[in-house]
Amino acid sequence: MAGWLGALSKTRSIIKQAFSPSATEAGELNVEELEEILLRSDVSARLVMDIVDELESAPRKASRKELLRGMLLDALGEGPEFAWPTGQNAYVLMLLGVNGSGKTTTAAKLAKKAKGQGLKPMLCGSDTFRAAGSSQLKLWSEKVGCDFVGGEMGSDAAGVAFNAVEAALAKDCDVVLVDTAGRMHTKTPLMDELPKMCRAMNKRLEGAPHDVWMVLDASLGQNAIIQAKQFNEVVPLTGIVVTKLDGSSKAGFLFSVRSELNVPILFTGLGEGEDDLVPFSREEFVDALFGDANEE
Ligand SMILES: Nc1nc2c(ncn2[C@@H]2O[C@H](COP(=O)(O)OP(=O)(O)OP(=O)(O)O)[C@@H](O)[C@H]2O)c(=O)[nH]1
Repeated sequence: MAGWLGALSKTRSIIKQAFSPSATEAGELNVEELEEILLRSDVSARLVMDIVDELESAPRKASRKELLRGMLLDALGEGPEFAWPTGQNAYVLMLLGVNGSGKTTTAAKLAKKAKGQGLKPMLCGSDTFRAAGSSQLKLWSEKVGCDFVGGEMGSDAAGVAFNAVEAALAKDCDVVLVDTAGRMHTKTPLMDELPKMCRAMNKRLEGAPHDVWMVLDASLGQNAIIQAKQFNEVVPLTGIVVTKLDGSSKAGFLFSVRSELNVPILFTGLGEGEDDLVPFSREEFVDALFGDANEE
């Protein structure tokens, strides 16, 4: 399984330059150089400006590295930590996002986690646009060893979601993970399908879906936030999963997710393997990016 350090190696290789001997003055960060490096790793311009202002106005004795760490942790915001809700009929979690962001893989990884905690998960494949829309998820359900409900191509995705909730209640499933078809945030008819799906699930089980998480592809950097904003307007998001952190050189955009969306990052995908989904930890993230980078 890829760890934080390995997964962040691309962004880290950019940030490491901020700690190189040429970029440091008496072991401290050179603000001008840092500014450029943060922008290159896709930290938002607004946050970079705030960081630069704070570092430049800090008392001479203050450690710039410590100040930087504190500001980045603040930008990420605290918690909450995710725990599977129990004591309700079935906890329904819907995953959405643009094409290929990693929804299906994330749904499967989450099902495995739920099962590992002694819960009975169900995977619901509601991609009825493509011929084999939910076949990948069905394969995953066999691998994980959990129930599956899918829909035929051309059928109503809201109906599939309704059926999944109904089947989950009949089979006493604890968790229903609803994988949705990938859609571009700009395609209105497809986006309109999402609230319809929510209404259908809520009709069968009041309160469902209990959570709606957007799966963001880290390689898109700041563009992922633009997409998330549009999804958030159509269906209020309650959490973010960032996939493909391994391989992205733009992990700096994570620092503006909270301020731009006010939605917490809950999990991060650090690889393609079924266990490569880890709860997001702001300390681990910041330390993997900046910690000891000058000592390598
Ligand atoms: N490296 C890496 N690859 C990932 C990660 N998560 C998903 N992938 C890969 O990304 C590709 C797309 O993943 P899917 O889960 O099929 O994406 P999707 O959002 O369901 O795709 P559509 O249903 O077509 O919209 C697959 O090859 C996955 O193995 C991750 O965290 N890291």
